[in-house]
Amino acid sequence: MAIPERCIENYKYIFQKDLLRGKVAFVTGGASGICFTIAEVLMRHGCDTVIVSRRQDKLKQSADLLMKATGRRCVPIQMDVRKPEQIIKAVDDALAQMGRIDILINGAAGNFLAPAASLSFNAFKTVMEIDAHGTFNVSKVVYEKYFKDHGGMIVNITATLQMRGTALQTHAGSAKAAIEAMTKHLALEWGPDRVRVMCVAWANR
Ligand SMILES: CC/C=C\C/C=C\C/C=C\C/C=C\C/C=C\C/C=C\C=C\C(=O)SCCNC(=O)CCNC(=O)[C@H](O)C(C)(C)COP(=O)(O)OP(=O)(O)OC[C@H]1O[C@@H](n2cnc3c(N)ncnc32)[C@H](O)[C@@H]1OP(=O)(O)O
Ligand SMILES: NC(=O)C1=CN([C@@H]2O[C@H](COP(=O)(O)OP(=O)(O)OC[C@H]3O[C@@H](n4cnc5c(N)ncnc54)[C@H](OP(=O)(O)O)[C@@H]3O)[C@@H](O)[C@H]2O)C=CC1
Repeated sequence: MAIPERCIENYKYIFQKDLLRGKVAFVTGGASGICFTIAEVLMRHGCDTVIVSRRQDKLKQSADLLMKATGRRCVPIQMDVRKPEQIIKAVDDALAQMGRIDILINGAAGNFLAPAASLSFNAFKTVMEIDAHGTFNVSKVVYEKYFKDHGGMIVNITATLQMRGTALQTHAGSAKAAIEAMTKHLALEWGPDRVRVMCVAWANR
């Protein structure tokens, strides 16, 4: 069994407690790390969530922890962001269970430290596919199936390592830079449909 994530102790509210009541967020990578905490904070403000990633046991464990800590609903759905047919099934499943999606958090990512010269072709491709293609794949499916007709918000999680160049991070920095460009293109094209698209650049921790 995976090591459990931890919820925030003594959570302090900055925003109104019920700010997101009635809303639903679809959070890729939401079973662990930063996106687990993003899901938790959304839920503490009344939002229900769908968390998606590849490891079913981890998803179930994290969904149970989130529901216990916040009293909100969290549906875990297994899905690989590189596989369009799995995304379509997951979004259909999420809409069937929740009835709506208001917020998409694109947080799923893959990374490791490796010098560019020793990255295999497949290693570079893998990180590009999880981070950049994955962000596009999930955004496209959620847009087509729901946001196009109802509006919504897409938050893409990027990083700071691509801003100036970082050793051992050519693959991840390239992928995050692609996501930042993609964010602007999608914001421009989907804005008229009331879809807000933005990115949050997380600093290393
Ligand atoms: C997370 C960064 C790592 C450690 C950070 C530690 C210390 C920080 C110290 C200093 C800071 C310096 C720089 C900043 C660094 C990071 C912070 C900034 C941004 C962080 C961004 C993040 O995204 S964090 C999220 C990390 N989480 C994950 O990666 C979880 C999911 N990960 C995975 O699933 C795998 O790790 C995967 C990404 C490899 C994908 O798995 P899978 O699809 O199963 O792919 P594989 O078949 O296993 O591998 C595909 C090809 O990649 C090659 N590979 C795999 N690992 C390595 C490696 N460590 N080095 C080189 N190459 C690697 C693998 O061999 C395959 O290629 P082939 O050619 O052999 O087929
Ligand atoms: N940690 C840091 O210092 C920084 C992180 N970031 C960004 O923040 C976000 C979260 O990172 P962090 O919390 O550190 O990392 P985690 O490893 O905890 O989170 C990554 C998540 O993505 C999921 N994931 C990976 N590959 C896939 C895939 N192919 N399909 C679906 N889900 C996948 C993983 O689950 P599973 O393996 O079960 O699929 C995991 O839950 C990422 O976008 C990362 O790039 C940005 C800057 C710094």
